[in-house]
Amino acid sequence: MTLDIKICGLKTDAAMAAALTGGASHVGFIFFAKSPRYVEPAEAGRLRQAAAGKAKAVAVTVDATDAFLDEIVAKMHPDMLQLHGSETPARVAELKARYGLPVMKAVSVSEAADLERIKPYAGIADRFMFDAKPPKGSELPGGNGVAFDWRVLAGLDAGLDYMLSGGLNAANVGDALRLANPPGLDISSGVESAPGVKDPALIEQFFRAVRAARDDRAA
Ligand SMILES: O=C(O)c1ccccc1N[C@@H]1O[C@H](COP(=O)(O)O)[C@@H](O)[C@H]1O
Repeated sequence: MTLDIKICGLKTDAAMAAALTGGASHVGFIFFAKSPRYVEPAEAGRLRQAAAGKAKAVAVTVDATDAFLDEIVAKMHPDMLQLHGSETPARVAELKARYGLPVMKAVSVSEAADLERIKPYAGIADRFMFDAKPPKGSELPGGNGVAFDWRVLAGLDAGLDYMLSGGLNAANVGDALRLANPPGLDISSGVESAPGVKDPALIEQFFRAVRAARDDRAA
């Protein structure tokens, strides 16, 4: 089975190069002003050029207005939108029609019952992202470096397309793969030396850990 890997919150050429060298299938840019990973749409448009033909460029937004999304799409040219706020199924459908882009809808999870929340998005969202609920007091809906109990994903329909996200790092990704066997992984804080500062060495280490875990499982 192929495993997609999204390195999210890229802001520098060095981090982009490390993500692509490692074999990222997706690279993500954060368009949420309160995030330490925020990047201007035009700068994301410049950075994403390195990924052309190698990885899909994902625009991460949180309940964004049409005007802001218009700017992002015009300047960054994303391959996919990640909606990480409380966008309704109707809003997801509207944005898919407006931009003609696939949409990944983020859903925050702490227990199995939370997975029921994907039902109204069936046939609308192209893919889901299961992320941990933000800790109390956090201003960020994602990118908090906290994990949820990945075992709750084990019972999902085998054909469901999603990315497991939240608190991943080189030390725990093997557990995530073993417990949930997800079709995709998404990581941000776990490859940073400080909030918003990607560390190319940690990115390389993460890919190495993924390969080692997959080799172990294949053996
Ligand atoms: O990363 C952010 O700052 C962010 C801001 C607003 C919405 C989503 C955000 N991040 C998403 O959350 C995942 C998980 O992050 P982490 O690995 O737990 O730090 C990240 O990959 C983004 O998809």
